[in-house]
Amino acid sequence: MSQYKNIKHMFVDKLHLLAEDENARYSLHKSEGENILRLFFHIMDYSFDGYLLSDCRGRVFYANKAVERISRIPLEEIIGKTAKEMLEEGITLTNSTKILDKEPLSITQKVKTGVEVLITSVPVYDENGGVSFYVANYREMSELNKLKDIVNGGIKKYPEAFLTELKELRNKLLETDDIIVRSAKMKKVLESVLKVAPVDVNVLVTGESGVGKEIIAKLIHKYSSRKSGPYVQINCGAIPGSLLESELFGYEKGAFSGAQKGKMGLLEVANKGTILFDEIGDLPLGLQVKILRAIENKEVYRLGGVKPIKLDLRIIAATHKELQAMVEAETFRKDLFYRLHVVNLKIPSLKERKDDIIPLAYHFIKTFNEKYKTNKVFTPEVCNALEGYEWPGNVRELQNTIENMVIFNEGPVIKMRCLPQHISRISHDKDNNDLQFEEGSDISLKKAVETVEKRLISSAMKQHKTVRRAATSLGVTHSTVIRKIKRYKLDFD
Ligand SMILES: Nc1ncnc2c1ncn2[C@@H]1O[C@H](COP(=O)(O)OP(=O)(O)OP(=O)(O)O)[C@@H](O)[C@H]1O
Repeated sequence: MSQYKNIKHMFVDKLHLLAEDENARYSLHKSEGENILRLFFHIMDYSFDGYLLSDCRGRVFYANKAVERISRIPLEEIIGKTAKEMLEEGITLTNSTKILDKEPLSITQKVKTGVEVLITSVPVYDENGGVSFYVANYREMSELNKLKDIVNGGIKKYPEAFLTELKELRNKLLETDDIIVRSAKMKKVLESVLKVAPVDVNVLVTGESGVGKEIIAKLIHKYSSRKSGPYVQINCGAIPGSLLESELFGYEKGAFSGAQKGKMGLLEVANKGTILFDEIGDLPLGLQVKILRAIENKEVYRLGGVKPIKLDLRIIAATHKELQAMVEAETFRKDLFYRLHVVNLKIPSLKERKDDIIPLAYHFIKTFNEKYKTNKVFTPEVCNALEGYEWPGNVRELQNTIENMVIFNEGPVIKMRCLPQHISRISHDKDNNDLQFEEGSDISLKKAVETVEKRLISSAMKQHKTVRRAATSLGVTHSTVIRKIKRYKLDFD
């Protein structure tokens, strides 16, 4: 017992000591009692849950590795900062200063990578009853919800081993940088992809333009038994019908004037692998028959050829069109439709999975920062605007918007003025619409006051350009305007 007391005292002393040191995590070895602390931090890095220790003013001086895994934010960005500073720098998107309370408290918090975490903070008192430091534990909300599902038997219908394998695969996928999946809807799609990939059936991938159909088709191939075979992709809408036929089926020498040599068709190239027919809805009717025949007979003839070539193919077709409606209108062959439609994966539009917007935005800004050797960041207001927009062009539009902002934004911080007007206008209109209070509506007085304040300050700043003149026109002090600009995260040039 007395030994435990000693360790505890030493630890508390050490914490005070370390709290003064910016590089606390890395300077442990220098001090006395280092073995115990080293062991302690070593153990903490094995913890599945995240732990954060902060001093009595809320400045984080230790975080274990799980915090980085859960938040996807490097520890260097967290350690040494207070909750307020993290909010101001856009590392966190919601205020968490209230966890610096005298009582244990749990809050949920959204961070810049789009992850939502549950933080439970407990104050540790000194001998005089003052708060000495805070211990907070840190868990991802979606993980907690998953645990709840398991406890409630929500996913009992699959055998345990299968579930584990699926989870491992999904984690493996999520670890790779090229596909971002955070929303519940996309996680479901991903689970279907992983279930269908190893089963050698044809798949129809549908969804609006730019939702990521191509990326899903590639995943199916990657997780199929054909993964070491070829993956070939053809855009049926981009090539005129006559050319498309020779591209697909190939031709023999002399098949037409100019064919001095024979050429393999893409169906042949894809043999023993996977072929993606992108924009299958644009395939001319004449070619639909020929492809159907190739699928049914598992063989093709090159143009001008007489010798059948054996084919072993998995076909994935993708379209943003309503193929069923095209079948009814007789512009798409029913028999081909049923051949392709063995399994249908529907990819939801981005506006139906808003939880993916911020993680995708961070993924793209990282990619383009690397590509253009820049180091740009979004303000929290820009993140809100991106999240509030409907993205009719889906992920592709988001990707292009961010690439443009990285290229054209001057300075390292991407502010509202850099957003295309049609996106920033939505966020502005949304603020204004919040002002249309209807009788009996549930808007709180606090929210109403905030909305009016934001609008008045924004318009005064736009009109008068300087804080001092805006403050005079609003009849408040200069510092009141500065405080509110900071609180509402308004940005002005
Ligand atoms: N979940 C995602 N994570 C990362 N990047 C994505 C994701 N979904 C789509 N993208 C990117 O967005 C762009 C558009 O995706 P993709 O080409 O797969 O869409 P599509 O639905 O096939 O579009 P279209 O119907 O126009 O052919 C690509 O650059 C792709 O890499």
